[in-house]
Amino acid sequence: MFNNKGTTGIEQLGEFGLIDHLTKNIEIKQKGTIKSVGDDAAVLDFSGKKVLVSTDMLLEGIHFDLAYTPFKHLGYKAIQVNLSDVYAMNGTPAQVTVSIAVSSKFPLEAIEELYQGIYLACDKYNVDLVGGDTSASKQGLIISVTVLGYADEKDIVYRNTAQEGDLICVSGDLGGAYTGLQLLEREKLVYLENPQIQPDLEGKDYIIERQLKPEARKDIIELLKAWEVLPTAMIDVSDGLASEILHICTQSNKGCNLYEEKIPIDPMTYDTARDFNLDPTVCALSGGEDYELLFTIKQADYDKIKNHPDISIIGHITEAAAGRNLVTKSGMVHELKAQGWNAFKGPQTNTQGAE
Ligand SMILES: Nc1ncnc2c1ncn2[C@@H]1O[C@H](COP(=O)(O)OP(=O)(O)O)[C@@H](O)[C@H]1O
Ligand SMILES: Cc1ncc(C[n+]2csc(CCOP(=O)(O)OP(=O)(O)O)c2C)c(N)n1
Ligand SMILES: [Mg+2]
Repeated sequence: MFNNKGTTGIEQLGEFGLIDHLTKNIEIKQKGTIKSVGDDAAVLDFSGKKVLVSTDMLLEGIHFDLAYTPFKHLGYKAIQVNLSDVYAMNGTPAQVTVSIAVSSKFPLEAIEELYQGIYLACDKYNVDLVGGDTSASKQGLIISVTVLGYADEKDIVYRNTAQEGDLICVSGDLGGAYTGLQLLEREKLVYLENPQIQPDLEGKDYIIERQLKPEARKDIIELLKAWEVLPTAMIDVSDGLASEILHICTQSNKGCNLYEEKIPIDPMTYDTARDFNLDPTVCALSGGEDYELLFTIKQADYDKIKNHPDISIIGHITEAAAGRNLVTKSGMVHELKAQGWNAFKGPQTNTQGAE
């Protein structure tokens, strides 16, 4: 599996030395970043815009497994999952804070790689790292990121504003991160049984990347803006399509019809799910970690988005009394259940679908 090896002990640097080592090369990108790392608080200027704040943490053993997660990917992902929340509000992320709790068993080189991933994501998405906190951990590694972003008030898209008749759209494809995780978990077990055997992930790059290196959909937000389509409601897909559409319906007090045949699933996801005896639709509905955008639009905007290969129209919003339904490929109607990924439940529960 992957090596996260190195030789330099963190204790040689100490807390302040480590912080300095990790942050000394920061170059500010945002004009709204007045004071970055180094004082009691960062100072930010949003010049009359509304400020968006969101936070998500990643815990070793719950959100990631270091047996198959390179530190650089982990840092990159920790930033992406946070940026995704700002895009889901139709905003622009501008700054992040990153807090880490690290066991002193980790070599400095591992933390450097983690920060390489963090800085790579920050550079690519034009975001400043402006602060954080560093602690020792006696348990596993914890990474907590807070993102700050901005938007004009008129552009902000909430979860609770979907209207009857709106079309339900999703970007990209779903279920890939989950099937990628199944592959990584399988290869980990093989490796543990026989460390001589090399992981067999040949030809599975796409879904492995979906799990280890997700990309927040900044491009979709830019497209919608260019086409002058303001979604009526939006959420990012972190816990699975079923859970997210139910959030929109519940908060908007509406129902929905989702069509199984319209749910975008990459062929590699489909085949891998089948290899694992999993229903590909269930992977899309309940797998999670796709970090795609799920949004509703007015029917009048249909012509503007209908030909885009990376946006699928998968259903429509109904009145609340009509219920929240999945129409299967065979035309059966099932009630959608909130079977999204849940950190408090075991893996068994997480593989159940809408049926
Ligand atoms: N421990 C907490 N204390 C206060 N608010 C929380 C806490 N955990 C989650 N929230 C809030 O609950 C809402 C839903 O959280 P979550 O399901 O994690 O959203 P997301 O999937 O966008 O990360 C968000 O507004 C979040 O800020
Ligand atoms: C070791 C390991 N276990 C489980 C998963 C699956 N997993 C981790 S986070 C997640 C969903 C999103 O996590 P959450 O903390 O609920 O994010 P939020 O909804 O708050 O954005 C899933 C499906 C994983 N990637 N790695
Ligand atoms: Mg969260």
